[in-house]
Amino acid sequence: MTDYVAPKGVRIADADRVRLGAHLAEGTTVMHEGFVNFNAGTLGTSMVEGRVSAGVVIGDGSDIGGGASTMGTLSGGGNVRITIGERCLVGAEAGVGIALGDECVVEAGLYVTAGTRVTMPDGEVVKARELSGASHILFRRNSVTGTVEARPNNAVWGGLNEVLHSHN
Ligand SMILES: CC(C)(COP(=O)(O)OP(=O)(O)OC[C@H]1O[C@@H](n2cnc3c(N)ncnc32)[C@H](O)[C@@H]1OP(=O)(O)O)[C@@H](O)C(=O)NCCC(=O)NCCSC(=O)CCC(=O)O
Repeated sequence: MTDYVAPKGVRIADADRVRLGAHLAEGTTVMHEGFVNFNAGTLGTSMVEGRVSAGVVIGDGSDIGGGASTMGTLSGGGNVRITIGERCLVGAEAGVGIALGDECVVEAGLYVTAGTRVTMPDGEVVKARELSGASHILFRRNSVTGTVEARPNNAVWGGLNEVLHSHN
């Protein structure tokens, strides 16, 4: 994309990682490991250290951690278009196959697919697609039981690193 347009207020560590047809809002940083496909992008200030697949939209204040995946719909049978809300954190090497609402966290290394069976705080087990778009959820894999859990995300993860965004 950067052969044709240099978006204002955006930092891209490796210009080849952003395809023509991506949309990067002012305040976005795309680090070396980050990637943004066409018809995909960001709506506000955000940190992209993972892959933003075709059709995926990242909300203001969200962080896609190193090596994280947002499941796309170009191949492989995925048919749910992923959106990430505002102030979310998708942890390093994590992945999302459902939409996230606002202020959600996905633990580093956890891939939440639409069919992942998730244990709720009251013990009920639901498929992750039923939580698609919901806000204030922490998804984690219980490291003792192996169960994927949805917990209320009360703690704010700290937000974007202001220093990293001061040069956009
Ligand atoms: C899931 C969270 C958010 C949890 O972190 P928190 O700080 O909220 O909680 P915590 O203090 O670690 O833990 C609170 C309590 O829960 C327990 N606990 C935590 N995780 C647990 C798990 N999976 N299973 C069971 N218990 C768990 C703790 O032991 C602790 O218990 P007690 O209360 O009993 O003590 C974190 O682990 C995480 O995955 N963060 C993602 C960070 C990330 O990936 N950022 C992107 C960086 S991108 C980057 O750096 C690039 C790197 C790269 O390129 O690879």
